[in-house]
Amino acid sequence: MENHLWQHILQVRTSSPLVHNITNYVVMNNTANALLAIGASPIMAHAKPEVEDMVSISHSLVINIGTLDEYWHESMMIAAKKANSLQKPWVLDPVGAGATPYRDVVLSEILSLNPTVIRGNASEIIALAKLNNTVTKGVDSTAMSNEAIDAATTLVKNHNSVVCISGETDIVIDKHQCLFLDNGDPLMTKVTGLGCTATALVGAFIGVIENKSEAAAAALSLLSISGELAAKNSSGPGSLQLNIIDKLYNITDKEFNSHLKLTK
Ligand SMILES: Nc1ncnc2c1ncn2[C@@H]1O[C@H](COP(=O)(O)OP(=O)(O)O)[C@@H](O)[C@H]1O
Ligand SMILES: Cc1ncsc1CCOP(=O)(O)O
Ligand SMILES: [Mg+2]
Repeated sequence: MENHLWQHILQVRTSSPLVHNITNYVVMNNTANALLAIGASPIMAHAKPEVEDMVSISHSLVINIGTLDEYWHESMMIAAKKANSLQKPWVLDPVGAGATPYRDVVLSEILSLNPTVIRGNASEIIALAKLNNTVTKGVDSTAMSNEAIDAATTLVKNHNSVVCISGETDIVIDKHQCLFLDNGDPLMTKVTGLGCTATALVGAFIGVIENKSEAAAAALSLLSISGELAAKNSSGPGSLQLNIIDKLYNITDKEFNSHLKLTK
């Protein structure tokens, strides 16, 4: 598995997947830059008359409900249905799940389309599975990743999805196994949109890699190791945001493999 992850990173660099993003206003620029840095090709598009055509020419679709409204909700449904009809992979980022009833109503509709991958922080994954009454604090997590494992397992079973719980430890769960990735840096929580970046990178990897759990693990470990290395040269969140993009772009085989902390 460890050896495969770097191969997957090279695969994304060489095949440059086109990733269609319906994502939030806060992160459009960061996530487009992160996708470019890893060698993928981003396109942000949410107009109803074009989303089906955009899905048709893309390798994968990212749906992120961060700055949701009624129009975007419809665009997301049209795009996800088209992706399913073409058997194209797509990833859901349930930003702020549990924060308002509106988000939950929309999320239950999107979830019914069975995303290939779901990536959220622990509070969002717990809210999504509706396993308890945990209140999500806006877009930030109030729970640890391992507290969301039962919720994630429920989502895996009910939606046939790979589920990623991000946080201090990133966890990737599918029907057969649970992978734990222990990279990253606490300063990453002070940069907005790094969870969304994780989701966008997962979108790129599932577009070209058949094994969706390995694709998700490669994407998350690439971001968390890049964040860990970038933090060493950053004096605060502002420089970290820039340094992460540079490290996503220039990380080497040696840097990746010597820092990877993966357990099953
Ligand atoms: N406490 C932490 N320590 C180290 N890395 C972290 C920590 N919290 C988040 N990260 C890193 O930031 C990435 C974004 O995750 P997270 O902050 O959970 O997403 P979100 O912004 O959606 O809440 C994670 O995949 C992980 O690499
Ligand atoms: C602050 C904020 N508000 C709506 S979307 C968004 C960005 C959330 O990004 P992330 O979940 O990656 O921290
Ligand atoms: Mg998030």
